[in-house]
Amino acid sequence: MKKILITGGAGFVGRRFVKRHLDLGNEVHCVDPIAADTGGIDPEGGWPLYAPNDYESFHFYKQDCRTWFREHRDDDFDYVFHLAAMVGGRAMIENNPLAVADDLSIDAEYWQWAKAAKPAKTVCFSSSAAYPIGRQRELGYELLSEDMIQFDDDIGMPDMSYGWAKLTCEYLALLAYEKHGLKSVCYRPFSGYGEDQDESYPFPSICKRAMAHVGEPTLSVWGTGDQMRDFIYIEDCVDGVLTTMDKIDNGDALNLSTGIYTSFKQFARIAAEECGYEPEVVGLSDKPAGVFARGGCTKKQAEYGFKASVSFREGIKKALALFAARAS
Ligand SMILES: Cc1cn([C@H]2C[C@H](O)[C@@H](COP(=O)(O)OP(=O)(O)O[C@H]3O[C@H](C)C(=O)[C@H](O)[C@H]3O)O2)c(=O)[nH]c1=O
Repeated sequence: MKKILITGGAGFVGRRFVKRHLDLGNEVHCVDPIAADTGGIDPEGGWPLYAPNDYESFHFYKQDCRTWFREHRDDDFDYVFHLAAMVGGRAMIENNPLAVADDLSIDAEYWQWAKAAKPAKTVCFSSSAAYPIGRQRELGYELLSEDMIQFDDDIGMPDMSYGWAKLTCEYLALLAYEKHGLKSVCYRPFSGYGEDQDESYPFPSICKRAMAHVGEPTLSVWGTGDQMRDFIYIEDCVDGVLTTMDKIDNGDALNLSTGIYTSFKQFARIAAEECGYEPEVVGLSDKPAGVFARGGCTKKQAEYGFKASVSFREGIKKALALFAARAS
């Protein structure tokens, strides 16, 4: 049995890791304040896909991880999955950048705690938002590869305060290894999605919109709808981490991506097709759209033995089926 700490464990990504570890028979310590707009859900009432309190080895601390770090000094964690972050989709990144900047403080306190508590391994969730936005523009975008961020060279402008914070966390991971021998690996997920994701994210909101407007002539998405993302199913992200996390110790980063660009217009069309109609997809230009094209190179993931397996259409079908079952 391994002893696991998951900060931000009640969020969309955290809930999936909690389940995997509980099913593996591990002891899971989950810390989450259930802050507004982060998608965190109190385990007390059960989580959308399971009830963590059904497992004896689940321990929940409803508090900010910074408070938890000050109160706990357990020095026997086998793994820490450091997921705690203030983030809730594009609207929050663009409209509340100073709240998002709290992530700088969360990560600084994490590494100070780690220096004292010495967990055997840290798995850090960075983000593809750490990549330079200059490589994601309409004129001249490219698949983003891990070596585009080199801390001994120019690194370019990341995506707002969220990208800055994630980039800084990666840098701290490198320093923690160099100066204190703390082992870690950083992941840069692209657009992770799943059926239990908070509706501030495009995946559930576009799927539900497609279901709600069956038969209508138009369906709307934010921005022009031509902007593109690399959608990766959340269970693929979890598999990608669990397959590769023991192969990197020095704080180096790995993408979690499929290498496939899908525009929001294409996404909405697939969702509508799966609901049995073919609307014209229109953009709502007053809504935030973010970068034009964010897709991740998969070469390094393949070298480390991982390839995402769920196609975006399959992921959409899974979500539509669950939403329909819940509605009936
Ligand atoms: C909620 C919603 C969004 N959208 C479109 C508008 C934007 O072009 C896009 C925003 O997606 P998201 O909120 O996932 O933001 P990104 O800029 O792609 O950044 C995301 O991916 C990085 C890697 C992170 O790490 C962030 O956590 C995550 O927010 O979805 C719609 O078209 N309709 C909708 O209802």
